[in-house]
Amino acid sequence: MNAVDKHLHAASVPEGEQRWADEFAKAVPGDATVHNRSGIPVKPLYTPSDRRAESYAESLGYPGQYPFTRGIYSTMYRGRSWSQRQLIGLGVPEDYNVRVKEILGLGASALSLIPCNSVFRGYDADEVPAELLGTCGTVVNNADDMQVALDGVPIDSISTAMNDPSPFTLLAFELAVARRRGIPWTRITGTSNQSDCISHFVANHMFFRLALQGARRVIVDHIRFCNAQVPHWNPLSIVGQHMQQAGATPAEAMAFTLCSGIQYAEDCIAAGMDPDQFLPRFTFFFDISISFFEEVAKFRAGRRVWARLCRERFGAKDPRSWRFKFHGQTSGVDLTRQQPLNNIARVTTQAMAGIFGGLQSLHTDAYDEVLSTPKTEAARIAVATQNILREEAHLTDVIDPLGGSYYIESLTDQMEERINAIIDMIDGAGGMYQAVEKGIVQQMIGESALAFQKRVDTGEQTIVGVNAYQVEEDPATYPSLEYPAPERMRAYVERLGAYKKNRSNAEVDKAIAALARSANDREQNVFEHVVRAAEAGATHGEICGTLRKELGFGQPLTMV
Ligand SMILES: C[C@H](C(=O)O)C(=O)SCCNC(=O)CCNC(=O)[C@H](O)C(C)(C)COP(=O)(O)OP(=O)(O)OC[C@H]1O[C@@H](n2cnc3c(N)ncnc32)[C@H](O)[C@@H]1OP(=O)(O)O
Repeated sequence: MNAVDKHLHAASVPEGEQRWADEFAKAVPGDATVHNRSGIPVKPLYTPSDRRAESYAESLGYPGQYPFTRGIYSTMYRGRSWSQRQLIGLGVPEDYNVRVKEILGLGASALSLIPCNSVFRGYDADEVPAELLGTCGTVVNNADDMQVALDGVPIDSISTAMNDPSPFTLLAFELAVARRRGIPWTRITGTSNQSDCISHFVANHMFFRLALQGARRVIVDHIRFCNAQVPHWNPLSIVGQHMQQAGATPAEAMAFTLCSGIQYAEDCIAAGMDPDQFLPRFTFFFDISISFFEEVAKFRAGRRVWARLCRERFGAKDPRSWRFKFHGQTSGVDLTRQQPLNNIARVTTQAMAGIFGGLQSLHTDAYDEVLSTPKTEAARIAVATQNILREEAHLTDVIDPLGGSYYIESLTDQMEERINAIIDMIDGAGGMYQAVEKGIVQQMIGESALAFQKRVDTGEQTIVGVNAYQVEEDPATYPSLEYPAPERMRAYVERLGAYKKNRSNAEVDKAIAALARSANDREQNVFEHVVRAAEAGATHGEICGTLRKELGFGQPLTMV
């Protein structure tokens, strides 16, 4: 059946529609059905007959009202813009501090900190080869470093997202800084980015810090601690970005992410926690690809599915628990090394999809991000893109402006069906931990990645500058940030050595011993001891090393 026949599949077709279909078929005789990245057939026209037979209130409703398809707040961007949250991470803490102030000066309204790869792996700077330091994030190893990184940044009024998997030492350092500055922890807002340990084992490959089941224990303690002591902090950011960048289709990425959300919620419930306490602080983070309409539908469907899960499956009663809050990052894998300035157009399209999808926080990639840590000018354009979309193009004047489009609503319904089918499948496999340990999720992502690559290789999917519209270019002219000066890194490592010598090592030893004991005692909260160790002066490597010993070292999941 071709696209037009499918369109007319409905039992009774209005006369005008039949006439259109005939004219279309005559004018475009070979019209092959096209499919979006999620495999959903895309027809040339959508009409009222494409909507599911559900009432408006049941499936769409109003912004700020269940099931939140049209947005989680009644005012959405008319009440408050999304957070302009650019990822920043380079060099030593002093370099980070300069860049963060620049970005805030340009209009960013929130910040995030990307640590150096050595930090991601759970080591201190003096444990890894010096040439690896500071090239893809900031070296932050203790509370003193965090104090320098955040110098002059009002952490009691600006939200800070720390890219930091379990055991969340960067938040612990930030809390130590807050105490030094006399800021109550109840005023600290932000998010533990990358706290979703499942996503690391599936796709992000930042699993080195702790074994999966060890990380599973710590995340529940982390959520409990933050809910009680840092109540405006989001301890969980459930990540679809890694899976989609690894090749999952948008529908799969949304579905798997929600499955991880289900798993974390069920672990918290099993630990005796109240859904109405922890769910309002569950948050999500997604990739936004250039497949514009599909992305808009993905977010609208995800919002609806999550609201229903929270109310019906977890039994949450407070409407704040049903809200699907998410950060979006324009997809790096859609960007190309070739003709790098074209990436500005790609990022703009992706950002529009995220905004029309109703996101709460947005990172727009710099056009040179595909080549290196962004240069200052590229970072400025990325921030300006958000300002232009909001204030020049007025994308935010109307809430959910694509709502009611026959196409968008039909696509949202179909996305929802696909997402629910995958959730059923993962439930059948015993939940997300088991599905990942069996390799089911990775297998599906691998197959989707291969299918997409085939579309690119055959030219079915155009990538401008890569498989079409190429031009002669000299790669030597591509922009690239210089490596951090080796002497700066050497000075940093020396400073770290002096820090380790001069602090109160007796206090550190005591705190580290208590941390180790907490890991073996289910009655204690491991994250509370991470915070105590950070305040006592322990370093990132020491905290991670202790827990690695007690809870196991993260290993790749091998599939049979
Ligand atoms: C690539 C790289 C890698 O792989 O390494 C990465 O992962 S990068 C990883 C990148 N990931 C991230 O950066 C994740 C960032 N995530 C977040 O910032 C969060 O999880 C977020 C998505 C919920 C956004 O948090 P946020 O603080 O910026 O914004 P919120 O949406 O929570 O809004 C702040 C406060 O304003 C309120 N608020 C907002 N808008 C409205 C409105 N229209 N009406 C009424 N209230 C509103 C919210 O309820 C909230 O208050 P209240 O709090 O009282 O409810």
